[in-house]
Amino acid sequence: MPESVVRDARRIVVKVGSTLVTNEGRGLDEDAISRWGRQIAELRAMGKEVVMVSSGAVAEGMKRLGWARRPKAMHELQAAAAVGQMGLAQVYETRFRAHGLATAQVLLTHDDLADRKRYLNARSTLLALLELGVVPIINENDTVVTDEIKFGDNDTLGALVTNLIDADALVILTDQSGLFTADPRRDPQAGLLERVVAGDPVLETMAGGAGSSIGKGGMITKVLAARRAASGGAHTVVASGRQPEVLVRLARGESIGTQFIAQTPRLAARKKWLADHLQLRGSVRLDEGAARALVAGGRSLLPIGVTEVSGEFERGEAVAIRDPEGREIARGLINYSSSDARRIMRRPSAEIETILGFIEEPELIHRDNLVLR
Ligand SMILES: Nc1ncnc2c1ncn2[C@@H]1O[C@H](COP(=O)(O)OP(=O)(O)O)[C@@H](O)[C@H]1O
Ligand SMILES: N[C@@H](CCC(=O)OP(=O)(O)O)C(=O)O
Repeated sequence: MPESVVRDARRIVVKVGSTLVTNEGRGLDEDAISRWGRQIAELRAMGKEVVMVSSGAVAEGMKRLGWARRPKAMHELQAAAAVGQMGLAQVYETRFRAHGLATAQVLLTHDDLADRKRYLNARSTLLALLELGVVPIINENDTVVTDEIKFGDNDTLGALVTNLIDADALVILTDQSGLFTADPRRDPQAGLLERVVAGDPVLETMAGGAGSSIGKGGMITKVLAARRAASGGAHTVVASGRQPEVLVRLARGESIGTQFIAQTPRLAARKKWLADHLQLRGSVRLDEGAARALVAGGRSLLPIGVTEVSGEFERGEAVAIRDPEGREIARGLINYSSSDARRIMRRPSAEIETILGFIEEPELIHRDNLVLR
């Protein structure tokens, strides 16, 4: 169990709510965005990787369109989001650049994470951006979503992104100091909880009721997001975005807001998820050396160690991994379709691009996406 969730984390997702981003609907809070940029630059200097999930598109769009009340009709919400997202992207880009940070806009829908292939694509793109030192700024792709493919709120999106990129911690910045025993707007006696077990059902009863009229989620979606992040092994902090230097102080180990502690270690949680969700679509057979590297060395599977590919499958689907005698030694999510895998098997990863004309990953199956039997 970590002493300090953010200090001990290497990869962090920071989610900021509409209330903060748009100054309670008054318009984009450029100074706040600038302060987050400066702090994220400092976190990066401490060796941490940061991804942001930012709300505020609808609220900012409403402001720009002169609408006083949040519209109910889907197309109006979507129109507002389209207008507001332009402002968000512009301000993040200019304000973060002033602190030496490059940013990238990433808009996701639920389908992007539910579909295996798109899930892997979203994952590789985000990891590539981090590798390049860019800060991804993520929001829901509100303009194209329908009810069925909506995350619905960005707390949920933050948790899904946390699991998608195997982040160690999710930091949710909001307008309250953290999770209180009851809604502090309604109950002045409510007390702040400093450290709780993520997923504890009693927390859900404390966080009842919707949030502000500006945002979407309220505290309940934050409690549920912490539970979801914990199922992937990540811890969550809910803290006030108005606390000076909140991100830097958290990263230095200060206890601010509410820490939601995950009970399962991250890798174990991911592997459990994999083991529970795998529907096998085919198999690959390995040579002696590759089988040893996987079982004894804990390595990824490279195409060079594969001697046979059976079945028809797409990138992102699950396959059985067999030793030279045909015994199943592991299962995993494969980075290449069966036809591509057949073309690159027995070949060094450096040749993948020449053979296929493109390269997804140097590994056929990454060890994080693989469970030994
Ligand atoms: N137990 C609780 N502790 C803290 N805040 C709560 C609680 N229950 C409800 N809330 C409400 O949740 C609101 C935060 O949600 P929301 O307005 O959606 O924020 P954001 O825009 O940051 O996502 C708070 O302003 C508060 O009124
Ligand atoms: N995608 C929406 C996010 C809505 C939302 O979840 O808001 P919040 O509860 O403030 O995080 C937007 O940008 O307006």
